[in-house]
Amino acid sequence: MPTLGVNIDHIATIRQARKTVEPDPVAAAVLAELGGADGITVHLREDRRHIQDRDVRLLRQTVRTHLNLEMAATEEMVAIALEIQPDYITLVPERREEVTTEGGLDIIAGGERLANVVQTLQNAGIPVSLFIDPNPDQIQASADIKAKFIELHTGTYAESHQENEQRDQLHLLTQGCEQARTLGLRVNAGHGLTYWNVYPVACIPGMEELNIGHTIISRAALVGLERAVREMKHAILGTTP
Ligand SMILES: CC(=O)[C@@H](O)[C@H](O)COP(=O)(O)O
Ligand SMILES: NCC(=O)COP(=O)(O)O
Repeated sequence: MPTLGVNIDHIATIRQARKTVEPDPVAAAVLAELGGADGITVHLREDRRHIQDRDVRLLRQTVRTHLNLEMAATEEMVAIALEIQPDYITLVPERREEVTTEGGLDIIAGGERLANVVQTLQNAGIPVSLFIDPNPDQIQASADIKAKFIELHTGTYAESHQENEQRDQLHLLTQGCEQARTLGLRVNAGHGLTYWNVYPVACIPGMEELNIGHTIISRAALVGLERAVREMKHAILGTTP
C-alpha cells in the first residue's frame, strides 16, 4: 500500500488569517510525523497565501521523514529550491486567483522551458515529480522530459459524485499509473482525497505515495476542539488540566 505524505499548508492558512505565529507548521510537521506521516508536503505559493519561505527553511532542518516542496516552475521558485534542497520537488500549475490547484500541469505546452527546469533541479540532486492529470499524452511527455515521478491529480475523481463517474475516474488513474510505471516513472497521487474516498486510490497497484492535506487538517480541527476548549477553561481558572 502507498505511504502518506501529509500536506500541512492549511495549518499555515489558519496562521496567515491573523498573520500571527500560531499555529506553526513546523510544530504541525513534528506532530504529523509522530502520527505516522511518511513525508511532509508544503506548497510555497507565489502569492505566499499560506506557507512562507521561513517555514520551508525551518522544515528543511526539522523534518525527519522527507520534505516534498510543491512549487510553480518559475525562476524565483527554482532559486529557492536550489538553496533549500528539499528531498523532492513537485512542480504544479498555479493561478493566483484560484482557490486551490485546479488541474494538472500541461507538460506538452511547457516544452523546453519545463524540461530545462526539471533538468536543472535533477542535476542539483533533487528528484522532480510532475503534478499531472491521468492523461496518456501528459504521462508520455513527463517520461520524455525525464522526470523521476509523476503525481496523478485526483481532484476530478474526488469531485465526482455519481458512482459511474467515480469508477471511470478511478479507471483513468489506474491506467495512468500502469502506463507511467511501464515508462519508468514512479507514481504518487493527491488532491481532494478524503477519509471517504481514499481507499480505492490506495489500492491502485504501483501507487507509491498519497499526498493528503485539507481533509486531515479539517479533521484535526474538529477532533482537537474539545480538548482545546477544556484547556482554555483551565487557563481562565488558573488550574491545571
Ligand atoms: C498541488 C496540490 O494539489 C496541493 O498541494 C494544493 O495545491 C494545496 O495547496 P492549495 O490548497 O493552496 O491549493
Ligand atoms: N498534492 C496534493 C496535496 O498535497 C494535498 O492536497 P489536498 O489534500 O489538500 O487537496
